[in-house]
Amino acid sequence: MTATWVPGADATPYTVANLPYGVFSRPGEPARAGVRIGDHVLDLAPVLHDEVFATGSLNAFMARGRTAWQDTRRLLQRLLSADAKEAPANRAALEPHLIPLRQVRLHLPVEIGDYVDFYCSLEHATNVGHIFRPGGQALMPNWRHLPVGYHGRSGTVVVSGTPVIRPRGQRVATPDGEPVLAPTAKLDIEAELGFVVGTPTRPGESAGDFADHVFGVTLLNDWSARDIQAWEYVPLGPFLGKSFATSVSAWVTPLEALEAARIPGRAQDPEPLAYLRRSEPWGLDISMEITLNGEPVSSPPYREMYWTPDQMLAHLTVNGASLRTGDLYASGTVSGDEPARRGSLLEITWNGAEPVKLSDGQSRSFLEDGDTVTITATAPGAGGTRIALGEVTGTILPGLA
Ligand SMILES: O=C(O)/C=C/C(=O)CC(=O)CC(=O)O
Ligand SMILES: [Ca+2]
Ligand SMILES: [Mg+2]
Repeated sequence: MTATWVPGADATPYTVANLPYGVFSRPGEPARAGVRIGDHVLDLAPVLHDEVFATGSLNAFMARGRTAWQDTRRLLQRLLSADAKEAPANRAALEPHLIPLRQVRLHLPVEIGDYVDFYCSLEHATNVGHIFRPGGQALMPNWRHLPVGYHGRSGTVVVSGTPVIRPRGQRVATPDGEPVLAPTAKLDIEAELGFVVGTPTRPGESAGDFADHVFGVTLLNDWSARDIQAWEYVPLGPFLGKSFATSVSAWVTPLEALEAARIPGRAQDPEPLAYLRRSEPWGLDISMEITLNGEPVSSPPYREMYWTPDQMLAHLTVNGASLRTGDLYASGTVSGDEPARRGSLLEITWNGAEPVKLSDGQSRSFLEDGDTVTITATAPGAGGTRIALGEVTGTILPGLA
């Protein structure tokens, strides 16, 4: 792997093999795009002499398409390399634009267009089916034929670190089955990956190559109020139980940084329709980690997802619906086959029956006010390295009574 001249960076999972994009500002200055290298952010507009990076979101850059993404990444890798013979000159030119992360505020990196959430984990869908529809069929007959999804609320997608206000809504709390309006008593998380669309499509055109359209990956927490969700979701699916907040990481990892993480998707039976058949390996060997108030509670394995992100994109556009730059689609909760690998408290605690024990003697079935949940992830990077995908974190605040 190419070493970098940026102090300390090669000892972090943010080497030149990674280079995620984000949007940052220093106090009193406008928000602009940067790449993370070690514990610094490189201010791109002055370094690349390109105002596309000074617009306050990544959208205009993402709209340029894959060749521009590749060219920019290669150029940045060269400029940051310690091995290039121009390294001393590059260092002198770039160092004034290298800002310690502790001096910056990180913003929502993308102006989100539409937000779609899928349901791609076989284990998650099976668990939720058992919990929400006891005695019924866990997996609906469509599940193995298409990646099930719904349109979420893009206006409430927030950047990591934004507090999450406990939602209230209709929920059934009494044995008589009558609803009340009350704060959720079952506030939960869903550990997911989000895929950010760069290149749009026209109406009536289905998306071609996944890597031509998807710019990169975020970590995503689809906060969920299980009591509101369980009462409202029939028959149209998730609504107010999920629309109050969805958090994403401040860093978008470009697809190219995940080249070494690509694996064949899981075997699919039955074979799906032709438009969903996979021609390239787009399973991703990404290991996720969930902490609750700093304590590890689960390690969801993205590699075990049933539907892959190229299949999600193919399905999203098969009806001719167009894509816009900034559209975000999420994988659905990432759950493995045992409690310590599940991506939601609903599953980890089996709807509260088996609370999580914390080291201070407390336990949790669902989230309490003041709780902080953080999701991180790592993946194989180029040259045998490991790269990190930032973090998505949020603390629960009390809400409307
Ligand atoms: O009704 C159900 O089976 C469950 C629906 C969801 O929880 C939707 C969702 O957010 C999907 C996911 O994250 O996998
Ligand atoms: Ca979800
Ligand atoms: Mg949500």
